[in-house]
Amino acid sequence: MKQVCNIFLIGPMGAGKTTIGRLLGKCLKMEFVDSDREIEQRTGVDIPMIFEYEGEAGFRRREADTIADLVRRVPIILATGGGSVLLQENRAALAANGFVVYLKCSVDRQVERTFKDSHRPLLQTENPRQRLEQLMATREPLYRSVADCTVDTGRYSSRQAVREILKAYNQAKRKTEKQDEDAQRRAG
Ligand SMILES: Nc1ncnc2c1ncn2[C@@H]1O[C@H](COP(=O)(O)OP(=O)(O)O)[C@@H](O)[C@H]1O
Ligand SMILES: O=C(O)C1=C[C@@H](OP(=O)(O)O)[C@@H](O)[C@H](O)C1
Ligand SMILES: [Mg+2]
Repeated sequence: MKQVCNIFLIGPMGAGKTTIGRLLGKCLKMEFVDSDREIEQRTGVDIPMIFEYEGEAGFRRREADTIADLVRRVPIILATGGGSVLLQENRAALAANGFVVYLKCSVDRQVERTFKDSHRPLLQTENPRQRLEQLMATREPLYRSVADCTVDTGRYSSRQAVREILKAYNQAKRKTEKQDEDAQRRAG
C-alpha cells in the first residue's frame, strides 16, 4: 500500500513549493527538505554554478540521485525543483513513496514571482515568459500524471494553500488507514 506519511511538492518555478513546504513542515512539525538546497549542500556550489559547469543534464542527474535518497527519509516534507518530473525515475520514486501535491500556478503569476530572482538558470533568457510557457506545455501533463491532489497557489496565500494541502492529505491518510484496517480484518 502506498504510504502517505511523506508529502512531496511538485509544480513549476514560482508556484511556491519551497515557501509552502517550509510552512507545512513547521505546521506538521515534520522535517522539511528542499531538493535544490540539498543539492547545493551536497556539492558545495549553487544551482547556477552546477548548470554552468555540468549543463542541465548534469543537474538532472544530481537531482535524481538526491530525490532517490530523500524519498526514503520518512517522514519528510520534500519540495522538489520544477523540472523534477521530467525523469520517469523521479516520477516513479515520488508516486510510490508519498502524497504528491501539484502546486499549480498561471504563467502570469510565475513571471511576477520569479522576475527579481536571478537564481533560476532556465529563466536567464531574453524572454522568461516565453520560456515559462514552453516549460509549462511540456511539464503540465507530467505534473498531472503523478499528482494525488492539486492546489492552485494563484488563488491562495501560502497559509491558505497549506490548509488546502492538509485537508487533502488528512483525507488520503484516513482512506489508507481504512483500507489497511479492512485488509487486516479480511486476513482474520
Ligand atoms: N500564494 C503564494 N504561495 C506561495 N508563494 C508565494 C505566494 N505568493 C507569492 N509567493 C512568493 O513566490 C516566490 C516564489 O516562491 P518559491 O517558494 O521559491 O517557489 P518555487 O519553489 O515553487 O519555485 C516567493 O518569493 C514567495 O514568497
Ligand atoms: O524548473 C526547473 O527546471 C528548475 C526549477 C528550480 O526550482 P524551483 O522550481 O524551486 O524554482 C531549480 O530546480 C532549477 O533552477 C531548475
Ligand atoms: Mg523552490
